[in-house]
Amino acid sequence: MSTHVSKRLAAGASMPAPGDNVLINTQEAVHAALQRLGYNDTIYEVLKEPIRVLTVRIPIRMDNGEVEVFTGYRAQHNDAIGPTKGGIRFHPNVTLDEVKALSIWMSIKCGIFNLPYGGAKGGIVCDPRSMSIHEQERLARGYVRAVSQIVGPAKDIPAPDVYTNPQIMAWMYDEYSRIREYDSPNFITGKPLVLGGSRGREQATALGVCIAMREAAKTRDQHISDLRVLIQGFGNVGSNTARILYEMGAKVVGISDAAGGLYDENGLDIPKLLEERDSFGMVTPHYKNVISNDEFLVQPCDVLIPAALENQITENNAHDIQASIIVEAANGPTTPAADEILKQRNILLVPDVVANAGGVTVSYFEWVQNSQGWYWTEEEVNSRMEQMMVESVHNILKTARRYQVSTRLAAYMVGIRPFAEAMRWRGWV
Ligand SMILES: NC(=O)C1=CN([C@@H]2O[C@H](COP(=O)(O)OP(=O)(O)OC[C@H]3O[C@@H](n4cnc5c(N)ncnc54)[C@H](O)[C@@H]3O)[C@@H](O)[C@H]2O)C=CC1
Ligand SMILES: O=C(O)CCC(=O)C(=O)O
Repeated sequence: MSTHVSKRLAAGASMPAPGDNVLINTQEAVHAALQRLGYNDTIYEVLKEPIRVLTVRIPIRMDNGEVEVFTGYRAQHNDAIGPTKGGIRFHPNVTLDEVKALSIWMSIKCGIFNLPYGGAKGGIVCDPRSMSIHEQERLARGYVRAVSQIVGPAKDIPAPDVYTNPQIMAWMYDEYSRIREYDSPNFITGKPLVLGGSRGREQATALGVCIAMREAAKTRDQHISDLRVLIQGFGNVGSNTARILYEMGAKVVGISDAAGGLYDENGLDIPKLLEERDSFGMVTPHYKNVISNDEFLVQPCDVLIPAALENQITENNAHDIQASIIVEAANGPTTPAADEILKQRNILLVPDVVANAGGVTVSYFEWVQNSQGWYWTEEEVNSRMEQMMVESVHNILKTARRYQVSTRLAAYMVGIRPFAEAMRWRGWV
């Protein structure tokens, strides 16, 4: 067992509880969607797992001179439509099943938004919060060297996810360009602006979440400025969502991070919290009146926006959630058992594969801009993304009504269909 794994077990990392395995849950959702659309089980056989998964072991010399060996993954779900695309996560609890599920969710998002990609995802089992900047750089570069044969601008295009950021994208871009011996900005998205990043990418996921929330609220005759919002997670997505909603006039009554949450029924001082937040999305250590994450999720509000990790809304808290609208900014925050409860309670759910797809949509714009060497204004980026988000949210709500299914199943139906059709045209199934 590597030093790294033993540290992780010592830190109390746990196995998923039965029913919380995100891969099994995702496979069931894909199966249900394909069945509802009338596709046969051969198509499911192909789509239930990624077509390609690479597990890598990355030896890194740490600052103390010792070598630590990290495990990383890259899962590519399906490339019938085009190259695959999706973020890279640095987190101590990354598992292969999680990365596979995340790659399937990426496909569904690309299908809903008509992006010319299939889904992919990468992850490294590590805790960047306890690594120096130099160790993070060596790990980022080591990962690119390890997966370089299966990634590339026309194969698989990575991007940021939990605990990765434009700096890590920049090192990865640099490493890939050195390996290929030509400059390859379209290998990776979410880069700093000066290295070919797109205007608007940093806040794109959050802006998309806010647009999705606005559109969902409209269907219940509510306006953003009437709504009290609770946001779990204060990283890239959570903090930008809080900022944009605050600027749009919503009352952000709660925010949380990995250490707990802050709640104020009169609304929090979001600009102050944004100033205090660190690069890993932590802000609550500055405060004394911190509530636990379990208490946080059931505080009074109109809209709940989970923007942290998977399996946060479960059968244990779904009955007590007070929101009437949930907009899933995180990937996979709700378990299937909780989904059922939310549906029975008539809570309007905007699923992750729609709500957080503003990020990959603007990543697509970044890849297009890099390929053309022609850069767009922020207004162009935002308005194109907004149009696609508005259409996608209403398409999912309309599909749910038409087929009398949950919004989650409707989203899977819309998102998986292009893959089934592309595979048929190619003669794979
Ligand atoms: N960054 C992006 O463009 C996209 C991100 N997402 C998803 O959004 C979610 C958040 O991602 P980012 O904001 O990029 O990550 P990040 O690394 O910037 O921030 C993560 C935040 O979650 C908090 N957190 C961690 N564990 C927590 C826990 N147990 N309870 C409450 N908070 C906790 C952290 O303290 C931090 O505030 C993830 O599910 C990610 O997959 C989805 C689409 C695109
Ligand atoms: O920007 C991208 O390409 C992917 C973002 C991502 O990882 C996600 O949507 O979960």
